[in-house]
Amino acid sequence: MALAVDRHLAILAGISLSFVAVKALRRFIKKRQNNAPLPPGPVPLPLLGSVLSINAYEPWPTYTEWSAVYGDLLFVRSLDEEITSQKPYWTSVLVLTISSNTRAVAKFRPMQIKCAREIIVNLVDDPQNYHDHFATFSLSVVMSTVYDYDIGALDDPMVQTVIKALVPGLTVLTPERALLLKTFPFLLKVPDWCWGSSIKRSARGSRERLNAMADIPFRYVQQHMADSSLVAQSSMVAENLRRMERQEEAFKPIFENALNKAGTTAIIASYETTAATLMVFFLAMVLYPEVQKRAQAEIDSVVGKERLRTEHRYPTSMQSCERLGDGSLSCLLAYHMPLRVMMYTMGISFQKRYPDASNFIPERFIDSDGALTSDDPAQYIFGLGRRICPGRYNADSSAWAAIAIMLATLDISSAKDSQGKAINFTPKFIPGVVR
Ligand code: HEM
Repeated sequence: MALAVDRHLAILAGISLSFVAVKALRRFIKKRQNNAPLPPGPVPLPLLGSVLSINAYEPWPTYTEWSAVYGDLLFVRSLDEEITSQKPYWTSVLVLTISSNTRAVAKFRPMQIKCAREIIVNLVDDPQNYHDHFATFSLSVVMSTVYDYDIGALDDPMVQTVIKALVPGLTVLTPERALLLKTFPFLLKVPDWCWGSSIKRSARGSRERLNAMADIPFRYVQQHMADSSLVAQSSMVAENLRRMERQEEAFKPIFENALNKAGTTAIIASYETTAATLMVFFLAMVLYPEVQKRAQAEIDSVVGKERLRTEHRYPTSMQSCERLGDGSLSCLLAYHMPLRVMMYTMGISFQKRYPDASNFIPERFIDSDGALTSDDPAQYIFGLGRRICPGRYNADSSAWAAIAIMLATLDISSAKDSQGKAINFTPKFIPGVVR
């Protein structure tokens, strides 16, 4: 009997021991896995991490120095690691709601061409304020896509609401400044008279203007949908409001709020990016007149001088981002990557891909047979992975329409003085979400 009990005990003990051993082994393996080293990087200060080493207005020299010392993949610690590892929830809603593929974008093409033609009219009437015309173009395209709102004129009240909300905010809202606010949220609470309160005051004003910018066009769509005499709208907001009708009542307010914010995100994300692209295009045309002539000659040879083509075939060589040529992301596997991965686009283009990157050399992208090479910057300038820019096809196609139509109809050159001599200028870039 005693022998039997002992045997039972031994079996039980054996099972328990095996259980403990398996658990320990699992923990050991997990620990080993988590013990993979972090990528190299600057030594962080206690509590602050490396946040003070980054100049919020001009962060890239620091990134460039770090990459020279630590290599292509580096780890930077900041105080609020947990928070910054996530983008706000509501931006991700847009990924679901903008149909981001080339076929979906085709339906917007006639609208993009119409908006591009308006740039020409505006530029001919008022060449000095070219930036305003690019901003109007970028807003016309996105307001039409998101709200089906047709911008009438430069002083359109809806445009004014958006510009009032965006312009003061965007010049101060760099990702590094946003990080500063998240890291030191008390900056939003300091009294108005206190040093450092300007950031809070500008944030407060921005919030009110941003709310107006979100609500006014959103209500416009709702009102137009309620008016059954109007043709069904196909904007992002209208399509999703229709989809919302099939949802349970309890979810509707949450969904509506998210959709409202997603609309604003699209405006913010497209306004400066598209306008900045066209500004840089103008700069390149003024600084490189011989490139402009070649581009015009090519357009003339395809469409002739007499007509403006409305149906166009633009190269859509955008491919999956995983095909990024320099393979820099494959090395992530060797490291423990606990947090968010930021891609340093300027480093990829300036340091890795293009020698003499500050010079505008379109031939970089053309092979000896005159065809486009497979090197398409659209593979990485719109980000990578799940949070890649959902407006990328729209952006690519609208910038193409604007650039092709401007080249086909205008000569772009420096302003002239009273003697007809070109005025010299030094190009200057300003900080913001896009520089
Ligand atoms: C030349 C124009 C544009 C450029 C260069 C550009 C570039 C980018 C980049 C680099 C990101 C960040 C991706 C990442 O974090 O990995 C982004 C995000 C985003 N873009 Fe664009 N973009 C442009 C135009 C547009 C347009 C026209 C729209 C909307 C119609 C748009 C909507 C968005 C949104 C909503 C996000 C946030 C996505 C998310 O966080 O999930 N963008 N864009």
